[in-house]
Amino acid sequence: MLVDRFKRHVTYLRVSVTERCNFRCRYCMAEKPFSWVPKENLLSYEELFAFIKIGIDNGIQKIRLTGGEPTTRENLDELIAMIHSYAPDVDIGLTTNGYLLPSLAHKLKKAGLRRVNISLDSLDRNTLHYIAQKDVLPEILQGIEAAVEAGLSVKINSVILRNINENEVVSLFNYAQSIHAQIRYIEYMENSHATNTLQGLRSDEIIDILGKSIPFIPIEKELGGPANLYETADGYRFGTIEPHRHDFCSTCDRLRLSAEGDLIGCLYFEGAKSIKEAIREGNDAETKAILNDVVYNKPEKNMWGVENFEVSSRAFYRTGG
Ligand SMILES: Nc1nc2c(ncn2[C@@H]2O[C@H](COP(=O)(O)OP(=O)(O)OP(=O)(O)O)[C@@H](O)[C@H]2O)c(=O)[nH]1
Ligand SMILES: C[S@@+](CC[C@H](N)C(=O)[O-])C[C@H]1O[C@@H](n2cnc3c(N)ncnc32)[C@H](O)[C@@H]1O
Ligand code: SF4
Ligand code: SF4
Repeated sequence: MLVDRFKRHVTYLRVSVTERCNFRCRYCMAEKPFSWVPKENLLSYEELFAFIKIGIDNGIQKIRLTGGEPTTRENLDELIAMIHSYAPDVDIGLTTNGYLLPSLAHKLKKAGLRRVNISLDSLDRNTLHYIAQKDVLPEILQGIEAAVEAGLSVKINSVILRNINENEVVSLFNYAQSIHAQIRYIEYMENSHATNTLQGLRSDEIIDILGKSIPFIPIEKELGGPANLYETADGYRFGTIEPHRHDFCSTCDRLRLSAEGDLIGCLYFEGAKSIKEAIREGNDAETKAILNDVVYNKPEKNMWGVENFEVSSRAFYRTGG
């Protein structure tokens, strides 16, 4: 069992398989980094799997592959198949921008992927082009369709930005509901890699906008999950992810592994410890000791709160969001 000093149980591992991305979203990787991590510094799939096995043996029940853009790393289905055949009950998910899903969705499902969370910030081609700094709407919509057809459980993630896509809160809701996918509105998390003029909408503003045309009630949050959930009269569920509220952190159950082998206790903070050497030496006892140490010292909460607000310097594309 992995338990931190605040008695939170860590059961969810987010694995970033690459920091690279085919988009340049203004809230995440507004500009191409000065240099990418050289390929030899990345953990191979075998090395990532060696760590994941230790995680599973110590209580990890849910794994999410993310990035950068995870689908840009070749043969992602091989890593999924390795995890799935080792632990068929472990819930394997993917967070993706969806651009490459038209050709990959079936293969990933066949390998053992259950769930896919797809980022979609706008249904207006020009607005999305502005946010992602690439003309991507048709491919993302095809990617979502391919994921649904492949039988994957789909969620939509939308970051709502003032004066950019705030007029699309309702249309994104209607679209997600029409494909039976849960939409989660994510508050923009201020970080130094984003365009510095961006301002996010807070969840109470988003809920106000929705409430003007759609009746719904708050329902109980999933244990450990980041989203506050709501339900409409016809049973459609949607959520808001509100990192600016600290109660979100008090039930945090997650740990992050970067593509380079850094184990990260919290999305907000720079703190991390590398498991690369221990994994490359096949030293399971040392890997386990680093894992326990990072879990034990997991920060209590982020600093995006109202009273203690500071912009994070951690890059989402390196940490995996
Ligand atoms: N601050 C903070 N944000 C998080 C955390 N986990 C996820 N998020 C943000 O929530 C958004 C959605 O995350 P996803 O990658 O879809 O993962 P998830 O919400 O855990 O997915 P489910 O397994 O479907 O609940 C992303 O923008 C993440 O950056 C977290 O631990 N802390
Ligand atoms: C870093 S991305 C990696 C996976 C994939 N490339 C994608 O976009 O879904 C993971 C999630 O982080 C979210 N994200 C990135 N930067 C963010 C920020 N500054 N604030 C809030 N969410 C952010 C994205 O919208 C996405 O849902
Ligand atoms: S949010 Fe995802 S798609 Fe957008 S730049 Fe970051 S990693 Fe790439
Ligand atoms: S900000 Fe840090 S402590 Fe809070 S939920 Fe996210 S990872 Fe957990």
